[in-house]
Amino acid sequence: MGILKKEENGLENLEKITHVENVKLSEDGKNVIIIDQTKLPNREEYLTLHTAGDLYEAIFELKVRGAPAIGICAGYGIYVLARQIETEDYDRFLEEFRKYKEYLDSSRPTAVNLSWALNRMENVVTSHSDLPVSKILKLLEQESRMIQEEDIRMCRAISEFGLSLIHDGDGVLTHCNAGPLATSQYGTALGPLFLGKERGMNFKVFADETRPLLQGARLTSHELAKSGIDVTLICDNMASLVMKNGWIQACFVGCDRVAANGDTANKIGTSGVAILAKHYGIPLYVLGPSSTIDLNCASGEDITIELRDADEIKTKFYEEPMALPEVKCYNPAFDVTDHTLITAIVTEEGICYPPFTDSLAEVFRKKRS
Ligand SMILES: CSC[C@H]1O[C@H](OP(=O)(O)O)[C@H](O)[C@@H]1O
Repeated sequence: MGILKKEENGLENLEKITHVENVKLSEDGKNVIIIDQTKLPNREEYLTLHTAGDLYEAIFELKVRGAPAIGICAGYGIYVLARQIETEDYDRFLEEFRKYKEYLDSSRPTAVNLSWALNRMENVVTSHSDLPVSKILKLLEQESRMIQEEDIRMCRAISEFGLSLIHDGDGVLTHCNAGPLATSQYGTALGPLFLGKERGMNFKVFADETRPLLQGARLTSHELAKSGIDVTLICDNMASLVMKNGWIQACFVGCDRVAANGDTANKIGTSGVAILAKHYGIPLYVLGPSSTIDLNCASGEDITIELRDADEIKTKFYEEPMALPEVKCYNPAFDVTDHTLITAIVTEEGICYPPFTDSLAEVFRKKRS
């Protein structure tokens, strides 16, 4: 993120935010380097990930997070691990590669980009069984870089389409974080806001803090404020009132897995935002790349929801526990927003309107053409 000028907001910092290097391959190709997002906004610390354990822990503990960023990290990560497999025997190489893949894939179940990226990297190996391992490694490096480069292009296109849905001066409500830190550049749900700012447009953003891990408070308000975008941080339970007050003209949210019928898994609380938006007659837009659409999931019923530790609710951000040790907790990291509550799904191929079964399938037809 570079050195952000504390006293200045606005365009001086905009590019440092929209083009943050949150996930990258080290110069020598032996490590993945990430910004530790659990330390933001107070400290900007970088982590060097080399082992399978480093990568698993970084994803599981949300040091790198956001569906596309997880996919990019997994792509670079499996390449870094593949370089550590000491054999020229193809079958042995594939066997070890698959062990690493299975391990990384087990770190978080909901964001489809993780398995999507790992499957894509495995395809490179299985479709080149005739090549020496050294050549396969070069192809793996190329593929891992393509995953990131494609995401940059997808987020930029999503930002353009998303910007067409809002007007200068609009109030926009966001939930969790789907900015550059969660992706590559610009982001998805936040991308249109940064792109609009570059063009001199101004929005009034209301960012849900997003309990329990506070991605909205820690990350979204940071990215927006440092870019000079008007952002008001609210507790999640304030979303209804700001909508009732008429301060919101659109809700922009990200996604972790979009089913074929448009049901969308996103950060816990998104379905509540969608129900409120429907009640107040406010459009709710899901913004995400085609790499987050899973046509193998017929509906939200098919999406696995990650359950996380009780400490994230009871102790993580408090000096003392906020509930007794014996008190049970339920901590789903995501929920599924029914497609009937979604106005449109914004992808890099265009804005998908209901019936989503048709419009989402069209996204992939366009990509193939
Ligand atoms: C651009 S994808 C962002 C998406 O991922 C977040 O989940 P997490 O912070 O647990 O990785 C959240 O659902 C965002 O909408």
